[in-house]
Amino acid sequence: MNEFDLIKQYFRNVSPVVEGTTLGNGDDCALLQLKPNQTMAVSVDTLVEGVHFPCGASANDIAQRALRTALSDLAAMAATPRWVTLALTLPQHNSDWLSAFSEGLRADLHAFNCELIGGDTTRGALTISVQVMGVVENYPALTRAGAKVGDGIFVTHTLGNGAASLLQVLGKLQSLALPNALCSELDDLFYRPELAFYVAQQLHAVATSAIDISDGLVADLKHICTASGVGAKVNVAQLPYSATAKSLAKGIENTALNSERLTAQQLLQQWALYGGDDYQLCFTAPAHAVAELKEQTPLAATQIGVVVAEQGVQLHNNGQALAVQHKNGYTHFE
Ligand SMILES: Nc1ncnc2c1ncn2[C@@H]1O[C@H](COP(=O)(O)OP(=O)(O)O)[C@@H](O)[C@H]1O
Ligand SMILES: Cc1ncc(C[n+]2csc(CCOP(=O)(O)OP(=O)(O)O)c2C)c(N)n1
Ligand SMILES: [Mg+2]
Repeated sequence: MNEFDLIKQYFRNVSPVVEGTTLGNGDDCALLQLKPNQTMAVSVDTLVEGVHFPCGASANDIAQRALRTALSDLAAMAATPRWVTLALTLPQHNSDWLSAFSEGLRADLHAFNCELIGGDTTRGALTISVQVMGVVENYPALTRAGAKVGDGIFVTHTLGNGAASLLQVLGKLQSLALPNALCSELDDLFYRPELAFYVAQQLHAVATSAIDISDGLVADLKHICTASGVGAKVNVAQLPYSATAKSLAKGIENTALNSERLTAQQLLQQWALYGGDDYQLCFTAPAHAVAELKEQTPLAATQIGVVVAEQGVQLHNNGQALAVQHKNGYTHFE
């Protein structure tokens, strides 16, 4: 049983539905009606040492990754961050660690203009839970439901940074003796992923659905398909890869690290489709509406496919069918 079946079986229908809930369990955030034209978006995410970041990572880095990966769910709803609560479980009291954590947190709370309004502190294995609350005013929030047959499928910015930077922070690239600049760029991308708030604000009026890519493009796009009752056809030739991921794929291509002997292009494709940790958005919208927006202002979004009636995610490379991997994204239980 994977985590999604587990949630469905044990937590989806355990509570009464109370007044004010516009959208409950099942999307990137829950939506709570505050005023007629104002909704609050709420989400919580947990980072566990050794599962979401490597053991021994710096406290400053952990704080920023915890906040950003949680905020990403607000970006997916086109919400503006406002409030944060922090539940921190620590193996021991270590003032140097706590100072560094607090400094990292302070920097990003300011960068994203949100206030830490509460939390909880306990002793145990290092675990960080960040609850984020944001507001959506004067327009409907984006959700996973709403994709229409014929819509284009888009991703924001680029893909591949998550999987590429994970190799670096796990120490798997040491044998390559990469330039220091590339190593620190990869570290930065892992601990401080660039979020898509700005793009979400630009496209909320035209997008029909959205999700953030935490588990991998295919796995997360499947959630849009399920929630919207549609299917997706993705052309892998259109996937936008980050420049850093491209450099790394080239650097790995002819080394022992590439045990499956994939080409640099195939490595990038694997990272983008199944790697996860990218924290970009996948959204659907009529392609002409996105094109019109792009005529008015630069928009960091690339069309990668189309919404179709046939359920599920299909992949092709400029028309040539490509099998979808059985394990198509990160899951915590299997
Ligand atoms: N233990 C739980 N109890 C209730 N709802 C949960 C639980 N765990 C996850 N969910 C909900 O299930 C959905 C999927 O969770 P998840 O994959 O973690 O979403 P996300 O990728 O947006 O963080 C979300 O709507 C989340 O709020
Ligand atoms: C040390 C380490 N190993 C592996 C990974 C890869 N990884 C762990 S969890 C995850 C998926 C996202 O985490 P999840 O808890 O599912 O986040 P959510 O979907 O709730 O936002 C990925 C790609 C990682 N980030 N760090
Ligand atoms: Mg989550």
